[in-house]
Amino acid sequence: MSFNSIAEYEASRNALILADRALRADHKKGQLSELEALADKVVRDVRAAEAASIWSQDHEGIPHPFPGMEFLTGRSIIVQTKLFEILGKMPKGGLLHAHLDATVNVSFLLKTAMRYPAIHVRASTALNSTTIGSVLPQFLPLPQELRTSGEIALTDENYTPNTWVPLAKARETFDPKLGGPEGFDRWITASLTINPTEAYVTHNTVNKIWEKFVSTFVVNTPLVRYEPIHREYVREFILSSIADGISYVEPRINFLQKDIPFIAADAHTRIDHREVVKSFDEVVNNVKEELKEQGREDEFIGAKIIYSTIRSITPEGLEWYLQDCIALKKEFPHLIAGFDLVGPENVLKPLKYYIEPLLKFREMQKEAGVEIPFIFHAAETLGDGTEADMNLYDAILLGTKRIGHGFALVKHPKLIEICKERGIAIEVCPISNEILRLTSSMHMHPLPVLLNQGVTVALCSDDPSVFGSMGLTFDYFQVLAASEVTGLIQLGEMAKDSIKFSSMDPEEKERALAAWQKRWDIFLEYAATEGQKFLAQSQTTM
Ligand SMILES: O=c1[nH]cnc2c1ncn2[C@@H]1O[C@H](CO)[C@@H](O)[C@H]1O
Repeated sequence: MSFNSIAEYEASRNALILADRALRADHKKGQLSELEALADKVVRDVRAAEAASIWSQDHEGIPHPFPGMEFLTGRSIIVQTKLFEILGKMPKGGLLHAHLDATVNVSFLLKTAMRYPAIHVRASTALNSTTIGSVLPQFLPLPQELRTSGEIALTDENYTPNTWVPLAKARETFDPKLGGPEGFDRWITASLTINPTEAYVTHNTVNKIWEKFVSTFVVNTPLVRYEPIHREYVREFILSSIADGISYVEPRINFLQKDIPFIAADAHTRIDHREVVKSFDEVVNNVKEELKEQGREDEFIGAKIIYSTIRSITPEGLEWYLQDCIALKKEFPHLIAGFDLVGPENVLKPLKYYIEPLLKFREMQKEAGVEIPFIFHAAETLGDGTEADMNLYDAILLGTKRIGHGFALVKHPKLIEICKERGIAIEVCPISNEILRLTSSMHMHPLPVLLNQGVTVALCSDDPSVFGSMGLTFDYFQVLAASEVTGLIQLGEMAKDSIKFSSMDPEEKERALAAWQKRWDIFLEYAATEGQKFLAQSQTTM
């Protein structure tokens, strides 16, 4: 290639950039309206201004911050930014990948649990400054006859290991030397969340951090599976999602009747899956009604459930769950959206292990006259050719409707092609992937590769209660933070795709999209005005 002048070179350069950018989803959208263009530009300017201000200073305990850095370290800076405030108001469409039992912040769960006298807590040894860092709380709802008065505190040296103490009492009597009731809260919170030292120092590999991650579920399960708490939990999940601009949720519920059942208010009777789904339905309908009374029905279109169980069961065991899923679909056709297998892919069984029952599932559905798509987790891994990576082939052959994570998908050109052809959207969970050590920062996350290759992406939060990333604002923030090119318009396209690729039926989708568009236009006005105000102020203070 030769150029006769700098001007000619510049022209070719601009043309090449345009041709490349034209393949991105936000450019494919076509000509932007005046308002879209303005809001997009203002948000870019806010991002640039904050990259040069708040992100370029050292913060206490965070010596070298940068936008898109490790979430758990950068979080305290993120929440101070204007960009975060603006994104908080963005209408986000649907949340298509979240494990229900990890969606509500820990303080809500603890406060709620405190109101139920059945809930008790114990520890394997008396807590003191040496043991508190490694001993986990164990919760259990106890039936009336087994409840204790809890005279001896968990922190008393005379505490008999593994003796149950009523939750409220355990908090009240927690040794002031360990922080008293607030110290108790910190102990519980630490057991239900991942902290920066764990993620980035002591547990800094995928398999190690998963050990800590799984332990948070072991701790919270007896609370979340206690029916009265579960009901409040589901309601809070929906309300807090709505407050974050999410108008539809499609959580995965981990159904494990055989091993870890739900327990009724009497803390004794087991509750079957049917009751769990029924109660979910009631909560959803109550929220809908309340919003309607307030004239806010456009803010929440509804919720569905992806039936999940864990990839550690046997193929024979799986058949029971497949039958169970079909029975639930027959009774609650509007609620059961799909079927999935969850748990750490690197260590548990691959999809291939279950191929017999999974292939049979189609026939079983036909007989029952229902349709339940697979919506599989696949390739949440750094592997290339490992079982977890190979799950992609099975997920696609089995006709998965979307792919959960698909972190390794970018290594598979043929599979990318298929996902594009068949409209298989990828549920990408950037903060989850970073904390669970698949990437060290947003800059190394494959999300832009997928987006720019034309693969449909729905941005998701996965397990926000464990990560401290409630809602979707944090995830959208991290996406914007790590690019000079990706802007508001791209985020809007992802939000719309989260509606289009959801399991809502066509009329619901239409309603959701129309409601989203209305709110989006209002949001653009807000983003432009608010951003401009901020930029003008930062100019005068500089
Ligand atoms: O990112 C994930 N990938 C796979 N499984 C997960 C992920 N997050 C949570 N779980 C699994 O879901 C169950 C709780 O509902 C837990 O078993 C947990 O291992």
